[in-house]
Amino acid sequence: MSKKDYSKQDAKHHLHPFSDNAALARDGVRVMVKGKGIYVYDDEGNEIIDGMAGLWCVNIGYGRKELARVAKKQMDELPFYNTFFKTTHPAVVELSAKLSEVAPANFNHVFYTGSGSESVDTMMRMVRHYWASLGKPSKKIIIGRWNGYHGSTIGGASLGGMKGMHAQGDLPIANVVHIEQPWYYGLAKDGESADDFGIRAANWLEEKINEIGADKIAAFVGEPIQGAGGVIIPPKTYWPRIEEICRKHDILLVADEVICGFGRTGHWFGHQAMGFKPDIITTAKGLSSGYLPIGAVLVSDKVTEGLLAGGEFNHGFTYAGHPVAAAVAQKNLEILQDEGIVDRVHDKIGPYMQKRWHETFSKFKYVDDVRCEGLICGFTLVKDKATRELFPDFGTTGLMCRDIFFKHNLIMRACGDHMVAAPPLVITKKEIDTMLAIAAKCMREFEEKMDKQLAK
Ligand SMILES: Cc1ncc(COP(=O)(O)O)c(CNc2cccc(C(=O)O)c2)c1O
Repeated sequence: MSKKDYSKQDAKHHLHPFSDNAALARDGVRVMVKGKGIYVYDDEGNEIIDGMAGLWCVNIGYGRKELARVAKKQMDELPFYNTFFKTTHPAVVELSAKLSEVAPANFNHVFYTGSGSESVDTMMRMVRHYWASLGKPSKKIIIGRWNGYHGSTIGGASLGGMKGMHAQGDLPIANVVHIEQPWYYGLAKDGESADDFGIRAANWLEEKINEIGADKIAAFVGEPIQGAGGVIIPPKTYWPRIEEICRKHDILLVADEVICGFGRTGHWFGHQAMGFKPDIITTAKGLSSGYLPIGAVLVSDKVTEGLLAGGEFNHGFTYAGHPVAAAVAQKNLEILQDEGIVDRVHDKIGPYMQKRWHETFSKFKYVDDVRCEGLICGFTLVKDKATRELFPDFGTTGLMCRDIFFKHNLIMRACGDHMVAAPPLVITKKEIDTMLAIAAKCMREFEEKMDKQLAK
């Protein structure tokens, strides 16, 4: 098939995720063929800045041959074996030790999956099994947040707070409930400080607990920073208060670090940036930098003790701890460590991005709530900054803006009317300047287009 045909042939047999596939067949797709550093290249030779690191996952950047080499070596030796029936293999033993090394001190056990959704579903079953093992089987309700994202399996999609997903497939499942998200810009009262809002938003959890009864609740689950919900960075008072509430009511606290994990926030884990200590950490994405699918549930010593007391945990996946994926993840973590990538984000590149991100976007009239934490960044498209009036049909404006960026070969993501970026952690200061110069040009084009649209 010639290179030009891929775009045409794609629609004949390929159904894309989170897509209107009829529209996609009409509009066509761009064919990505290569990656290097922060760049991806399409089959027309365009060099594209991947401001989203794929899907928030290519933390070490594209084209790292070391990962391909370890994948081939492992593939040649043992391309697959399972860990179900009293067997293991060197790659998963090594990775488990490495994860225990980079995780907080009280996290020394790992349960493997093939994706973030599978990590979340594993956690959902795990927390219920944990409480049953402790003789409290009624503690099975799991609390998430509206606009949170926890994957696309029936469990993960239920726990997530995306109402459009709930509408497809009769979700959420039983015993999953939600509280409002800690979106200061959109939900604060007039004149309310960020710190006061953070406490008030966290107290929504205690109100829900008091409504349901702590004796029925297994866990509270949240992304340290909501990613797909639009980079919602809570006030610094939020998470410490959430942890205080969970401890007071004996409810497990779960950090969904599928996006925030492995350096994204300038810390190994996002909960360290947000100032709380979870009982379970769900991960995927940056664990392998997306080079191969793998997820992992990091389990604290407290929860491990409960699980071990509970006999057989009747749960697991064929590819749990897959040898090639484990070997690639191991090399990925070694690169993050050996090249000091996480510390570099914290000490140098994160502060630089923070400065340049604000300089670039704050000046535009339809942009507000410009925000960054490490290398997860966002801003909100607003119709009127003075009144914080949003555009109608939340999301339509974001898509228009995103398409302007993509046309100029810069990939950023529209989450509703939030524009977000999460570039590979290896981005340089010069590349940040290049990226933001293109972004500024795109925003000028967006502003002109919006002026005309509003003038009609
Ligand atoms: C916090 C969180 N938890 C779980 C998942 C599910 O992971 P898997 O996709 O590997 O099953 C995610 C995934 N997050 C995700 C996945 C795909 C697209 C986008 C987007 O923002 O466009 C975000 C996530 O961000």
